[in-house]
Amino acid sequence: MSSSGDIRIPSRLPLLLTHEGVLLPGSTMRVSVDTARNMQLVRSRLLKGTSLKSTIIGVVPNSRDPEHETEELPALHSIGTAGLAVQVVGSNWPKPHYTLLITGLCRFRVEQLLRERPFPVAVVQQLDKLEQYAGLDSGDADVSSELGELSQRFYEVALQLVGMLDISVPVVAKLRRLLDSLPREALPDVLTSMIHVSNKEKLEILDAVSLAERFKKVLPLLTRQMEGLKLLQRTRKPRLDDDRRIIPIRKGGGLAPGQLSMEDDGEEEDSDDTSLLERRVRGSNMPEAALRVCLKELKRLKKMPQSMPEYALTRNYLELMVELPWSKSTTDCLDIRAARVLLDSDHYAMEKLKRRVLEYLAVRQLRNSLKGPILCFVGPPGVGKTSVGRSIARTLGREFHRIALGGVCDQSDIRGHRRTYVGSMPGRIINGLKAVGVNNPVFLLDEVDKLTKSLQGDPAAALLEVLDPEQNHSFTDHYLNVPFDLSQVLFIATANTTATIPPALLDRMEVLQVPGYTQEEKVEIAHRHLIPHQLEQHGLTPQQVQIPQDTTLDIISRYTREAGVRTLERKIGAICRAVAVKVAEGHKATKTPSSSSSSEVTTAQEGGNKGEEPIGGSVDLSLPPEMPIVIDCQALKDILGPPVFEMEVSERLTLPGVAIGLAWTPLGGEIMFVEASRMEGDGQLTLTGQLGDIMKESAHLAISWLRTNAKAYQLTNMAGGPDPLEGTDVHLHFPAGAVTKDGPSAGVTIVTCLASLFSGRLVRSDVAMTGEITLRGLVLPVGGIKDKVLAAHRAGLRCVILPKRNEKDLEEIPAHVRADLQFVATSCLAEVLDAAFDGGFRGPAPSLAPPPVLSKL
Ligand SMILES: Nc1ncnc2c1ncn2[C@@H]1O[C@H](COP(=O)(O)OP(=O)(O)OP(=O)(O)O)[C@@H](O)[C@H]1O
Repeated sequence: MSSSGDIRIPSRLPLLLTHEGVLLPGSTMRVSVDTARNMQLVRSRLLKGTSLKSTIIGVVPNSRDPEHETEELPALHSIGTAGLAVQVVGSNWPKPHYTLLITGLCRFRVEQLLRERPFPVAVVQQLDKLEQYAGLDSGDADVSSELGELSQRFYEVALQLVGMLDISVPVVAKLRRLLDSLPREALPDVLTSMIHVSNKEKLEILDAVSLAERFKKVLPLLTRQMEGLKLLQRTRKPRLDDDRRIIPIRKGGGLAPGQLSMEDDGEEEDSDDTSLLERRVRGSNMPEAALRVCLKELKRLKKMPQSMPEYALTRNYLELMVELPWSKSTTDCLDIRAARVLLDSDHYAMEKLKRRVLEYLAVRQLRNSLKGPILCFVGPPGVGKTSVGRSIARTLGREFHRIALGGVCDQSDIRGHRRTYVGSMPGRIINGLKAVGVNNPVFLLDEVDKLTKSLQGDPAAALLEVLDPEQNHSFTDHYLNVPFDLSQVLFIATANTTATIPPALLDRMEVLQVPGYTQEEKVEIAHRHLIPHQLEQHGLTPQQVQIPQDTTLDIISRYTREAGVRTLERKIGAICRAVAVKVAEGHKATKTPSSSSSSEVTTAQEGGNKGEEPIGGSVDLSLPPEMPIVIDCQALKDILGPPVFEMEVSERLTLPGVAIGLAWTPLGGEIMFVEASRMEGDGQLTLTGQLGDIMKESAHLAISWLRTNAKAYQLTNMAGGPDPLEGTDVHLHFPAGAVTKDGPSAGVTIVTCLASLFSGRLVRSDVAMTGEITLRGLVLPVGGIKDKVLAAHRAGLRCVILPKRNEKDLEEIPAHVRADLQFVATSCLAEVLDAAFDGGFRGPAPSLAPPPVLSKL
């Protein structure tokens, strides 16, 4: 699209005769070359020539059909366009041919044909010379003013037309950019090559050597094109959702006011839509920086056709920006006394946690600020961590939003994707804010311990910024790309264990342990909260179903084994469903006329009273059930099936070489059996049950200590020798082999188990123990005492052996549990063994060989 003014073409040009299309100066055309003459020209001039000059050829329109090309050269058109062959592509299929890409430089007149074969060559006269058009400021004032006016009018119409063309077509976009800088005299040719005109019309433009004539000839073509476009827009108007290829005319930007009337109604609606968005952007109260970005995006949006994929992206972005609660917040209504009542009424037990939460809220109320550590509730599943978080939001009168972080391994889950990505979206924090619609909600970051690292970055690192009160006032989501103030958000985190929380994250949080519940607490929680909740969920009333405390205790001890109450709630749900069926059937039965006899109903109820078929059996369905339906042991079995967990503890301790340890897992405390056996061998120790290194070391320590003290305790090998390992292999197994176990706290249990094996004496079946050991036989403190003691209590054990230095932890244990259990605090292994065996361990064994294997029952 350059002016031809500075171009000098050679005076002799090889001629390419085109039979389709007319090349005009300033435009580029693809020409298919397959006639003999043209092929020759390409081969000998374009493919062999090396200079720039050799790539300039004369393109002359030829109306004769190439199929009928004859030896004789047709009469040549007198005007042609000198063109630069910028690309030559050859192909042999379907027949040998070339495709040329030629850019038109300037017009020429054929003066004299020099030769015809193998391709025509002619002496030419260059026509489009800048000097010639410099008539705009030439001496002839009339000509110059007429040309000036013409060119100005032409420019205005051109501007209007270009505004209507589809900007997504690259050449249109380029033209729009260059329109102002292009010399006016180049415009007629350039625009003619872009609009719909016939070859004949193009030929006329080519022949219009005088500039004024060219302006005059092209003007009606432009007007015709605009009319056509307008008509097209009008016919498309009813299909508003259509991809409109016509872009709206730019507002402002040099157009005369009258020209705005060219916008049709469809465009008005479109711009209405964007101006509505603009109004929303301006009214959304967003900070200065965000507003600036939005306005910039709006400006881009206005210039984009809707068919562009970026249009939808930009629109979505702006919609999100408008919807975000930049300055919308709820008013805190914190009354500590009311908060206490609410927390107590929502949750039974968990006193320590509730106390700390109240302290936290009280400080926030007094300081009127949220800066401070983030609370992190750590405990087994189903102990009410999430539900305490929800209660906190309620006490504050704030919106609540839970962000599940379990399994999140991509940084952009927290911080969003940059908008350059296909399918990019904001992170969970910004999404959460959009969902709650206020900027001061309570966000519960659930399961922070389950965050994992991956190739997509470390989500925990992204959370650091979110949780740091010093930084989170300008949290920048990649998608938004402008800071959002998170300082008003109250974050609470939950986790099952602190072990897998990244240290930097843990450092920003105050950990509050939420231990598991005792059986009695579970019974209370069930009756105060879970049963009423489940009844409501199933549309039942206490008048229809009653679950006595004994039944609840039965569910807890025989159908669940958990630290929390989630399975318990599920089991209660199962009971409610079964009852709901009965009640619904009863309703139907009472409505049928056949059951109208009251005496019959009474008889049926009496049958029910006997408890023969309380619920699951074959009750006569035509009769209404007795109300309330009481869930007794039999009904429980019918609904839930046979008990899942039986008291198997004493059954498993009928042989020497078995002891019960206490383990702590993220799911709460557990009792753990340790089994040992010995066989003839050469002193090997085999350990099975997926043990970690620390546990393996504990086993070696235990063996060494027993060998050292074998004499004192009269421990012998299989042959009765003084070294327990001489000629003997020992195998230690920790059942539940699929679960990895580690930690030092099984030390005392291993020693006790081996002492039982080597001495042939049975360990007390009602004793569980925990404690780390040293080579010298000392017992060191361990963690998780409360959960471990609760697990022992759950399992129905009577005595717990624990390290002396853990005695202080017993205070946390509810009084009734403490009352049920006997605690033996030990500081050395001798004390442990004394407590673990009936009658102590020092005294001689009642009978050593052969060991009478008696049940302790
Ligand atoms: N002390 C309690 N008082 C009343 N209801 C409770 C108590 N503890 C737990 N619940 C109930 O137990 C159910 C499970 O609690 P929740 O979902 O809060 O457990 P969680 O500790 O968050 O578990 P997870 O770690 O698996 O997320 C809820 O219905 C909750 O109301």
